[in-house]
Amino acid sequence: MEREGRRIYIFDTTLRDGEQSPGVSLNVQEKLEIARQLAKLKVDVIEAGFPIASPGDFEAVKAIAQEIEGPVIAALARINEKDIDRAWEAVKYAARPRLHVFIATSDIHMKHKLRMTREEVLAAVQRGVTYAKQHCQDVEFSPEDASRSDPDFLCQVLELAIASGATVLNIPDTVGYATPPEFGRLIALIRQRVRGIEGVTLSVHCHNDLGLAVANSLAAIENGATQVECAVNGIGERAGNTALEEIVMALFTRYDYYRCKTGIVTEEIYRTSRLVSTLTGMPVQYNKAIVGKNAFAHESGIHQDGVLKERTTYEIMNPAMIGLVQSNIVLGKHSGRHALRTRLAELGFNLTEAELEKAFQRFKELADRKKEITDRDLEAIVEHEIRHIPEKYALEHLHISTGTHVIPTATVGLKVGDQVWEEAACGEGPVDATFKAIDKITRLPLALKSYSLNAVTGGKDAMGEVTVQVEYEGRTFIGRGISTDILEASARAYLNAINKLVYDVGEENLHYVDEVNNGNARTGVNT
Ligand SMILES: CC(=O)SCCNC(=O)CCNC(=O)[C@H](O)C(C)(C)COP(=O)(O)OP(=O)(O)OC[C@H]1O[C@@H](n2cnc3c(N)ncnc32)[C@H](O)[C@@H]1OP(=O)(O)O
Ligand SMILES: CC(C)C(=O)C(=O)O
Ligand SMILES: [Mg+2]
Repeated sequence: MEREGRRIYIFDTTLRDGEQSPGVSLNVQEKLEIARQLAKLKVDVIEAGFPIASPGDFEAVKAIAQEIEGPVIAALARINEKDIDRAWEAVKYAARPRLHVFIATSDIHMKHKLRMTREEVLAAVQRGVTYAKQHCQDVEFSPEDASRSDPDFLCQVLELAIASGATVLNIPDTVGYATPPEFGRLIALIRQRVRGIEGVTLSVHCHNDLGLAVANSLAAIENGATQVECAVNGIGERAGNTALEEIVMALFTRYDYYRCKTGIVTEEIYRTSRLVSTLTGMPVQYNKAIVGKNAFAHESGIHQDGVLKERTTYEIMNPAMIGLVQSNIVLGKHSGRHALRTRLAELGFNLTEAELEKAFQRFKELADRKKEITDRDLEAIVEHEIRHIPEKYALEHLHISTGTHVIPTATVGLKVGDQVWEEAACGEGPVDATFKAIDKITRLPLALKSYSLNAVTGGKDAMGEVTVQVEYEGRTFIGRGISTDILEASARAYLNAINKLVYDVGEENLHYVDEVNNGNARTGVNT
């Protein structure tokens, strides 16, 4: 049934504010892959990055602008000519480009951070928006820290931005300070007071420091905002941004109340969430609304009884609406390619023949060790084994000797081109020994910043998923590996991070350490 009602535009900032999450660093290929998925999800705007921030960000915005069709592609810039020029250089290739310029308007930011007076900020807004408009028809302006700004001054700034050519005014609750009634009132006030507001899109950008980002965005919608800025899984600076999946499903499920609709293909939500989690290395908390592992799980008897009798007793959303599909195909060691292809297609993965063959090999290896292969196992296989950057180092073999009264020792064989290189090392534990043996082969000066292990599914034969963060010359790289053997998963995760590093930095730019004393080039957490 086609819904009537006000259209709310979804501006996705996963690749810009989302990437500002501590520890997250995506390369150009990863950003492109997320952007392709965001286009399938049918977001209205993709904020692809902040081009002045780094050459990598510049290249990612440019690649997304060149390739992605459908959504508006936005690039962020501070309100100065250098930033705007750089942003335009990258985003100009898009069919529908947008320049997003910002400057803070709260007294605290102007005084301490910008060291500018109100008059200077007003002049910068006029100059910056006018300059951006000379490049691009579509200019979004954000008064950073709007919710802590003097409302009179804020309205003055917004009016000036419209007069200078802004097409979108975005009101950020930059530090997640506002409460829903207060933020709603601010949006109402802006709609009442700012001349020309009816001719532009009114947007909001909320942060989650008090866990109120979604509530504040909904309050803004109730008071007339028509664009919401959000990020998949709610990632972003500090406690993150408004979660895309939550705002979209709140509007969808409570259409009876909000009478608003989005253009989002909700069935793509779960896949998008998994992809962003995999590529950013940021796990989704189990009890996260909509996309958490427990979001549709019923544990207690009374609930289970209710759901069995009538699903809607305890489920306000149908899991199929976000793309969580049940199947009656049980996959195991006796399944063939047809069944695998069908199930993967049901899960939304349409693989090429070569990818399917690779997935099938990994699936069979796993089925030898595991009785039943679950959807999460399949997703993990596709996410880890199929979507990956070129592998300079591939795990050939791993032998570990460990126990309560022995020094853990690892022997690792890595395939490099058509040769196999082998090294052995001792360590504090078996994982440490494995990483040291790998370090001896790669001779890269790495620091291990974090290591985490999760079970992908339940049971004794669950697959372990290891995520590592390694630092190389000040840059962080995230690697993930899966296996029913957690030591193998650890080795795969470490190699995944190294392969990303080699791909991103470029082999010709790598610096090696001459002598790796039992792998001691690596520093960091003990594993
Ligand atoms: C609320 C937000 O999310 S804003 C977006 C935040 N994102 C980022 O910061 C992306 C990553 N950032 C970076 O890579 C770097 O900070 C860069 C490349 C953008 C700038 O680096 P640097 O030039 O070394 O400046 P640095 O980050 O140390 O300081 C920021 C400068 O920008 C100024 N500034 C901050 N916001 C603005 C603005 N909107 N317009 C103009 N100037 C601004 C600050 O006052 C400071 O100026 P100063 O050097 O004269 O004191
Ligand atoms: C750049 C702006 C919109 C921002 O991210 C914020 O204020 O939080
Ligand atoms: Mg922000």
